[in-house]
Amino acid sequence: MTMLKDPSQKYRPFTPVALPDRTWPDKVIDKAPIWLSTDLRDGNQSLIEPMDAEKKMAFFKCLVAVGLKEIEVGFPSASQTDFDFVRELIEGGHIPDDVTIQVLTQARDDLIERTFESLKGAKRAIVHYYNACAPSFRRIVFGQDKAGVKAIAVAAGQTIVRLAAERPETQWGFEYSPEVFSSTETDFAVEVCNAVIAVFAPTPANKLILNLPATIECATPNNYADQIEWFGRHIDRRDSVLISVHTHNDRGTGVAASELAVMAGADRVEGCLFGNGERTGNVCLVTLALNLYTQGVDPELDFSDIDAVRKTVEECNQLPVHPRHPYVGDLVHTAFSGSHQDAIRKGFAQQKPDALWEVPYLPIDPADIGRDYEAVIRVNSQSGKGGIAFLLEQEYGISLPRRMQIEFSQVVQRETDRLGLEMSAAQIHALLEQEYLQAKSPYALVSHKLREEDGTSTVDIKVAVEGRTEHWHGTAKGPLEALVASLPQAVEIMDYHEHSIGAGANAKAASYIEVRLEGQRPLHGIGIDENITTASFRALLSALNRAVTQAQAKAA
Ligand SMILES: CC(=O)SCCNC(=O)CCNC(=O)[C@H](O)C(C)(C)COP(=O)(O)OP(=O)(O)OC[C@H]1O[C@@H](n2cnc3c(N)ncnc32)[C@H](O)[C@@H]1OP(=O)(O)O
Ligand SMILES: CC(C)C(=O)C(=O)O
Repeated sequence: MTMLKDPSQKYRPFTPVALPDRTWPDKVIDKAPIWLSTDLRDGNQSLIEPMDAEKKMAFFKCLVAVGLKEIEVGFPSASQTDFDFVRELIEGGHIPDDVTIQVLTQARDDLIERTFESLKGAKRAIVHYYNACAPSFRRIVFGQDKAGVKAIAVAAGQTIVRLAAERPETQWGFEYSPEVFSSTETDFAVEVCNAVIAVFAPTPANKLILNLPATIECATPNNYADQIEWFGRHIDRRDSVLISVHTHNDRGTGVAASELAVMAGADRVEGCLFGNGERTGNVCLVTLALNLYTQGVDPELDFSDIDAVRKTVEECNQLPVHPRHPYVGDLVHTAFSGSHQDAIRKGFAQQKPDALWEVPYLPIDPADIGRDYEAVIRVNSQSGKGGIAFLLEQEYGISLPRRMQIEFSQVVQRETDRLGLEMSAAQIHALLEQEYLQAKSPYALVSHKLREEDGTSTVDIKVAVEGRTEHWHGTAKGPLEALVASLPQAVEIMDYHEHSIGAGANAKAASYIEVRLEGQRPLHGIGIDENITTASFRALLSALNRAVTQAQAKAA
């Protein structure tokens, strides 16, 4: 095989539609479009193993629970599984009154007849048919010119109208897709669709759905929006037509293409949950819906328990959702990096329950989609003091004072660098215990007695020192000063903080003390106890023990 010197010369650039007076860039999406899920059709046809009846039913129920009102349930003329599934939905009474099922067929009479057979007895159904209209498909797939391809659409439409008229017990809706619309000359797509409109004779009360797929995404999303606006301006009976869009993600811009298309006048959006679908997938309906949500627009779909939806979808599709997938991925509400964690922690502290959402780096409140805050901040070697403090606060009610956060973050940093791994809240807490709460050498508090008279505190303290018991005694203005006075060496208290952990009978006191031994850098200690004085004594001994140990290590 001879290779081209420059393979990019193999590809034809996209030819945009001329629309210099486009209006869509100034539009804002202020209401939800009509949504159609094609998970059970476009999604299903792209799976390694298409869903069986059980999986299809579980998925259908999930879509209904999410609030989808139009659901493409299959391609009944393609397989017995799809045919039987449509029968089961109808005969088993599984379709709620406010939900309409839709099925797809090629524009071929035998397949259309089989499609109608599958829908027997349905209260309401949309028959969706398609044929490709783009130049290469006309030539390669159909071996037809423009007139031939238009004739396929018209003839199939006529068959559908006839078969529907023979089954008046069903309330019929119709959808036509000029497949590969985005690669079709837009004026030719309008010509074919106008011919189809003439066949179906839609009215404002009984609209025809014209679905304009970016079957293969082939240009930047603004070009697709231009095509949609152009189409909307030129199509006959605009008031009797619903313009639907169906984008794929070949260039990675399926979401943008759908959003710009809605700005350009599309009424309806087809897609799949979490972006399953042919090749790089259909547009993700969850992303589109939650994008609206973050703009203050009700998406009319319920993702308040997004992880339950994801679980069902993953089980049915047998495909995992990417950890970075918008809104739902395992990592999308998680900050590892220090500056993000710092801002998020401050944001949470300042966020009022009923105020507009303003927590930095979190475009959505994870709680709104059923996520807890546990995963928001995770600590590794890229993290800073804010994230560590956040985890200790959230999980253990421990609020380290600022200077202590700085000191302890260095301890955590050493550990994450050593391990090269993430540290969980429990591991960080264990490190805190080991470093501060278990700092009991050389001095371990055994018991203490405190007397307070005439503004003077006197402390008698029993301490275990390297296997021996020592008794210390001190008097001063307050209990902590009395303890300092009792110590066998001079200690300067630099800083002191305390707070309670929990409430009621189980409440505990946490004390944080920063001390300095002569000639040493200041160090912290922590004490936690039911009794606030005991907590402060433990904190002081913890700080002293750390300072003595470090001084000894330095001297050695
Ligand atoms: C973009 C999309 O996602 S479109 C939906 C695609 N989904 C699927 O194809 C899944 C289900 N499909 C199937 O199970 C099968 O393709 C069937 C049952 C529909 C048809 O199977 P077959 O009869 O074996 O035909 P096959 O799939 O090979 O289709 C090719 C024939 O259909 C014609 N054809 C293709 N699309 C269409 C169409 N939309 N309308 C009319 N004819 C079409 C082709 O020109 C070709 O005709 P030829 O044999 O005369 O050259
Ligand atoms: C049948 C059509 C709507 C389709 O799936 C596509 O073009 O991607």
